[in-house]
This record gives sequence, C-alpha cells and structure tokens, in this order.
Amino acid sequence: MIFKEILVRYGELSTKGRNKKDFISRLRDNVRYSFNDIAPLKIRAERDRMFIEVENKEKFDVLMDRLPHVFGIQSISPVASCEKDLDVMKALAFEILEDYREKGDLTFKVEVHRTDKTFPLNTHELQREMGATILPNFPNFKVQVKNPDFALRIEVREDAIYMMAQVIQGAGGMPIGSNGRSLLMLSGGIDSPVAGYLMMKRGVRLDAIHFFSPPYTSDNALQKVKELANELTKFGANIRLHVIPFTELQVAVKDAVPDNMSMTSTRRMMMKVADKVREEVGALGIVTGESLGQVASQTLESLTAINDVTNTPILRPLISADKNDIIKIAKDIGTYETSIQPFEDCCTIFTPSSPKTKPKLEKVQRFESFTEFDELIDRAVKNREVYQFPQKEVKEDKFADLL
Ligand SMILES: Nc1ncnc2c1ncn2[C@@H]1O[C@H](COP(=O)(O)OP(=O)(O)OP(=O)(O)O)[C@@H](O)[C@H]1O
Repeated sequence: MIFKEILVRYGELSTKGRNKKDFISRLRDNVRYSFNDIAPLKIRAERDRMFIEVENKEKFDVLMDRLPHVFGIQSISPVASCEKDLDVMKALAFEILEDYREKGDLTFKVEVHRTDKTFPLNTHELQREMGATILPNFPNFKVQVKNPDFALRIEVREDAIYMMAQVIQGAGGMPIGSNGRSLLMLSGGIDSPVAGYLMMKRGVRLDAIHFFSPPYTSDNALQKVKELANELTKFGANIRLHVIPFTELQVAVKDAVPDNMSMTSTRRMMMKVADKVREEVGALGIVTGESLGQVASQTLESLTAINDVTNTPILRPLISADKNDIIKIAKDIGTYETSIQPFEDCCTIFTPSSPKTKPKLEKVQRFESFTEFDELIDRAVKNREVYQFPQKEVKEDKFADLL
C-alpha cells in the first residue's frame, strides 16, 4: 500500500493554550528544517496531531526513516483516509492489510475510535462488522484483543475515516527551540555530547563552546569536536561552535596557581569565558557533561568553586548518571565512536598528578588574584573562531600556524 500521508502524534504537549500553539508551530518549523533536502513539505497541523503529505515512495521512505528522531514527536503512522461509507472503508482496510498477508501467522485486532457520534454504527458494531469481513479473507490472522502483533486502527472523525496499521515510536521530548537557548561546553569526550543531546530533547537550542590549546592539543582533537557538533545537528537544529584559544589562559593558570588547585582554577576560567560568550549569543544557561564524583573536578566542593564565578544557571543533565548509562546513550545517539578517538583534550594535558578533590574556594581565589586574568579572558573571547554546523566553516582557521 502506498500511503499518501504520515500522521504525527505530538509528544509532551502542554495542555495550556498558548504553550500548545507554540509547541505545534515550533514542531512544524523543525520538521520543515529537518527535511530541507526533500522540500517542499505539505504539513497540516491540527490541535492534537499533524499530517504530512507524501507524493512519492522516496519521500515516504526518507520521512519514515528520520521523523522518529525529531524531538517533540511521540509516534508516527502511515495513514489513509476515505469517505464514511462502509463498502469504501472495507476496501481501504483490505488494501492496507494486503501488506500483512505474506507475513506468516499474525494476531491482530480492529480498534475503532469514533469521535463522530452521528456515524450509524457504534464502536462495537463497527469493530465487529470490520472484523467479520476481514478474518475470512486473511487466513493467517487470528484475533487477539490483548497485545496483538498489530492493530488496524479505524478513526471515525468529523471530516473523514482514517485508517492505519503501523505505529512507530518517536523520540519524544519537546521541539528544539521551545525552551530557549543554552551554551554547551563541548569537550571531545563521551559525556558532553550526551549532555547536549539530553538538553536538546528538552527543547533547548544549543550553541557550543570548545576550549582549544594549540600546540598542546592537536588539530585532530579540534576536528573531533567539530564532528561531534555536526553529529548533534542531526537531531534537528543547527549549532554554532565557538572555539576558544585557551593556551594563554591555561599557561597563566599553571604559573599562578599551585598544581593541585590548577584544575579548579582552569575550570573557573572556562566558566568565565563561557559566560561571556553565553551573554553575547543570548543564551540563558550553560550546559556541561559533569557527573558527580566521576573525577576530581566533579565533587560537590569542586562544583561549588566552579559555580562561584557566575550566577548563570549551570545545567548538568548527567549529574546523577552512571558512566555505563552515559555510554549507552552515546552509543544510541551515534556520538560514542567519535568520542573515543584517542586525541588529547586541553584539560587532559594540563591535568596535575594529584588534583585536590576538595579545593578551598578562598585559596583558589587568592592565588588567582595576583594575575590579571580578566584581560586574558576578554582576549580569548574576542579571538574565538566560530563555525556553523551543519554548514561549512564561516571563518578561515586562525590556529593553522600554531599547529
Ligand atoms: N576542552 C573543553 N572544552 C569545552 N568544554 C570542556 C572542555 N573540557 C571539559 N569541558 C566541560 O567540562 C565537563 C567536565 O569535563 P571533564 O574532562 O572533567 O569530564 P569528562 O567526564 O571527561 O567529560 P567529557 O566526557 O564531556 O569530556 C565536560 O563534560 C565539558 O562540559
């Protein structure tokens, strides 16, 4: 059966009027954006679901393949509609079910939803009538009411009859952009891309920031981060990546702060730079991939010392997650293989042998106070490189001669 429409059920739809409208129009825009390559799309958005018209098999396959990854979609179904005439309905049901004839023994049921109360048959009568017509014609079907292999769903609506047999689970969550913008601190590791993904799933649009320390970190490390940023765009939104020349600041921290506190101080500098970029791009929060207790810089004492530099909300979606769970998500979303490429991050290279797990904020502040860090921070922000994904780079590479 060649379906001419795909029905999209909304995810976590707020019941409040205005939010609902925003959710729906945001989702429609995001679907259009995600399928730019097969534009134009004809989308009919209704209060509780939307329909996407499909003119040909190629378009249908692309939509069925990628729609389940768009945030804000609960599920999708290829759907057919017809007039409210019993013979026409039976013919359409046969056409849909034909695809299941060669699939061996199957349990099935007819599921009727009748919102048009003027339809002559009630729910049970229609269920029975359709079942009684279908069964003798499909010897491989056996009725099973609880957990059948599949259901033929018939909706009797005001405007028409809708029929479908397939329900494909969507990504859920909220359409990207419906919960503002945040700045993701994107290292080349496993955790931060996962943190970014989870925030996108909650409807947050992302800019990303990466701290790069040439010549201590190689171009391969930067390339890996660009790939990760690019991979995150497949969830339905473009991402700008701000690459911060971090060498000068990192060396200054090493000179000013004792070894065992330099990690905390480095994180504080990162956060200060990130906060300035955040303000420039109009983002409201900063997202990190930190998870409590994972490494020395991720104890509550360290996080307190890092948080001290700003009042901006720091969003840490992985704070309570186990590493294995994070790895599982990374594998599911396809960032894992890129993340485990063995290129050193700027922090790994400067990591002291025994960083303090409970740094004293006052001490860190005191050591920092002898160096004019603000100037270095402003310079790092000003000299950043900006890359746009999924598009090409927008500036030439200023770091090339350092590598
Ligand atoms: N070079 C960097 N550029 C941008 N953000 C960074 C960088 N290094 C660390 N971060 C941020 O700080 C968080 C903690 O980093 P850290 O290296 O301590 O932990 P991690 O568990 O290895 O994280 P990840 O797997 O994301 O690298 C990262 O998740 C990321 O958000």
